[in-house]
Amino acid sequence: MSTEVRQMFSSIATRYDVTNEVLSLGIHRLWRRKAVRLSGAKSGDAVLDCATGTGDLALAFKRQVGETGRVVGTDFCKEMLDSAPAKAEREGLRVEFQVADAMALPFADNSFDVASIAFGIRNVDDPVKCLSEMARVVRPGGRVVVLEFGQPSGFFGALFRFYSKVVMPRVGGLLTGNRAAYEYLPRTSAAFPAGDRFLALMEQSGGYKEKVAHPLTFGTSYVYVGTVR
Ligand SMILES: C[S@@+](CC[C@H](N)C(=O)[O-])C[C@H]1O[C@@H](n2cnc3c(N)ncnc32)[C@H](O)[C@@H]1O
Repeated sequence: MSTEVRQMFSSIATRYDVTNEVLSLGIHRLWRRKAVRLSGAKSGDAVLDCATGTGDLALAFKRQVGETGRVVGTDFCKEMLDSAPAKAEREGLRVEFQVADAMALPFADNSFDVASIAFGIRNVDDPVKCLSEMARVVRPGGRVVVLEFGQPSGFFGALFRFYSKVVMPRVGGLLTGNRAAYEYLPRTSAAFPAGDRFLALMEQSGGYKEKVAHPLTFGTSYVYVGTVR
């Protein structure tokens, strides 16, 4: 499974940012800012962004923690990471990027104040293992922040399902040449535990003493915040 996921992201890597911008209508920027705010990260903190892809959330954290803070972005797909250092440099931000699997993080226990993962946990083979790894590398009392799609209900939910199942694959396919990747997105989002069911996964991982789910944009996405034991 993970080999196919890596190959899929590798095939869309160079078009990922523009497609993200178009398909989310720019809203992903607001969601990332909210995730950073809810993480409680402050100036001088050390932050790990797992499955960072092209690095947008890592850059948002770097703006928050400032010169004295340390931000590391990791991903298991080298092609997704390729554009990240140049993006950081354009903004004059110093962020470290390295290849790593979110289920086996190459960092010692308690190395970070905050760890995050945006639209990545749905793609890992074992989300509970990933949640316990993220808790392991964060100090007790630090936070783990997960940004992931939800399953909105009611009229907005119907609209969102139409958009994600009909519009996204067509537009994503046109922009990247890989329609299957943008069919994978709504399929996996619809099946992935959201809200309280995601908090249950956090509980199962054993790493968190407090867990809160914050719905965004009518439940289209969630920011989950866990305080590490
Ligand atoms: C939808 S992209 C999200 C990228 C970025 N976090 C963002 O918000 O734009 C999902 C990313 O998860 C990465 N990924 C999936 N499984 C992973 C794993 N087990 N370890 C590390 N990265 C993984 C993929 O390579 C891809 O870059």
